Amino acid sequence: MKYIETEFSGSLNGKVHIPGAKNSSLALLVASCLADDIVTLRGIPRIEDVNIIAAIGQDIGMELKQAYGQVIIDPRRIHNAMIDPGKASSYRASYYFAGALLSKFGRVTIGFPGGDDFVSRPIDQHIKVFKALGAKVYTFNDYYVVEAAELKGAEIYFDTITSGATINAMLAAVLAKGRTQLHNAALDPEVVDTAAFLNRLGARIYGAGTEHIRIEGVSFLTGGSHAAIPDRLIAGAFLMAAGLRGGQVTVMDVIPEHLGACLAKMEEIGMDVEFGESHITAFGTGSLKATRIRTGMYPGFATDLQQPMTALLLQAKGKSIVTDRVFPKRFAHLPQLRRLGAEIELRKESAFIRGGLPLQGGWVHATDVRAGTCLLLAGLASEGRTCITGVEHIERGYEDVISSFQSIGAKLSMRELNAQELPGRIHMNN
Ligand SMILES: CC(=O)N[C@H]1[C@@H](OP(=O)(O)OP(=O)(O)OC[C@H]2O[C@@H](n3ccc(=O)[nH]c3=O)[C@H](O)[C@@H]2O)O[C@H](CO)[C@@H](O)[C@@H]1O
Ligand SMILES: C=C(OP(=O)(O)O)C(=O)O
Repeated sequence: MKYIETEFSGSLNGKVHIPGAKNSSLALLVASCLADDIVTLRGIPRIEDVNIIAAIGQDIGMELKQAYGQVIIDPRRIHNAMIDPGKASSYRASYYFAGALLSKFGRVTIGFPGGDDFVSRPIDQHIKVFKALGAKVYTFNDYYVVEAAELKGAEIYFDTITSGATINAMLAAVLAKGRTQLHNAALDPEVVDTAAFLNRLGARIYGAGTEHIRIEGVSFLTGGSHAAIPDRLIAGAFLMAAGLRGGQVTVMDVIPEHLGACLAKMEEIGMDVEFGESHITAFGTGSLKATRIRTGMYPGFATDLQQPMTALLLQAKGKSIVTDRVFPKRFAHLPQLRRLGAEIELRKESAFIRGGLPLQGGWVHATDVRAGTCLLLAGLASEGRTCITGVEHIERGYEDVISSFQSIGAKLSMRELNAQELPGRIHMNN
């Protein structure tokens, strides 16, 4: 079994290239199923979730070749829409296969989405979209079936703002007959990126990035090429690393506007930030102030950044409070941080942090990708060695996690452990 060992690293300094966004890439790769010809995508990260899509692709006849920093997708020989339930359940965004393959095959069989487990991650809004477009949805124990003789445009009002269902609605509606309008749509950059990609292939999607998206159905999509937007969540975590011990970190190849709420919070707690067209530099000033974080959908403070921010707030003297309004129970990292000596209490649905106390290395377990980021940052700021298991979760979101953190001076390495040597209780929640 793999684990990551970190050591106290002092101030972190350096430059790091940011890869394409996982959450965009997962949509773009599956959106490529809709094309009638070859698609070339650049910036797709080499991560586990992408490998699973490639494996599903192989099952259904969609060829994915990774070469020279690009992924070449040939969707011309896709022959079925029966997605292996085990593969579908091993990551979250598998629901995009349902949206994308429905208009091509009229029937999709697919396992329920997996991915990071925050207690409750319903897909009712995805199902609402399919039904609104004229599909029938049947659910079974470990899979569901979506079926439609024909998809027809519709007016869809989301009950809650969801980036996944907004993207899925675009995938399902792009080849549907007539006009579809999405209201209360998510504004996330990944929604805009997916719409931009589909439009390059000949789709007619208007208004992505606003609450109202209009999709005029077209009869086919051509091949084409596109570059995924940079990963704002990875960029945010690296910038926060500069704050741990007064360092200076530059993230390269990013879109600074995508990180507005994150940068504002970093400045609020006492860091300095400078940015140009495609890079951001964060400076730790050596003294951080406690604060209040409430996550929200874009352009709010991202739920996927509350965990690394929690690690940073452990260094800020005083009481900080973190509330996750997107996934109110997304706090599996707290008991693990306590193992390192952190004083954090979960009261109702907020984490109360007493920052500024020394942390001491230990064994911890990452239950999801961003919990992993949080534990990495906390480990780098802890005295002694910290050993982080659950590497498979971290690798769902990060390519080259070790070398990219090493490029800013972090002391960490990937290690192997015998299951028998595993120290007791690291999987327990408290
Ligand atoms: C692969 C991917 O892109 N994952 C991201 C995506 O997840 P995901 O697309 O699953 O998250 P959503 O944007 O859909 O979730 C936002 C909110 O809507 C709720 N909801 C969602 C769908 C639904 O059918 N019903 C419903 O109630 C969720 O419980 C949550 O409270 O956005 C999340 C929120 O920014 C991020 O944390 C994830 O990294
Ligand atoms: C929650 C996340 O991923 P997923 O939606 O793929 O589980 C994440 O990237 O933080």
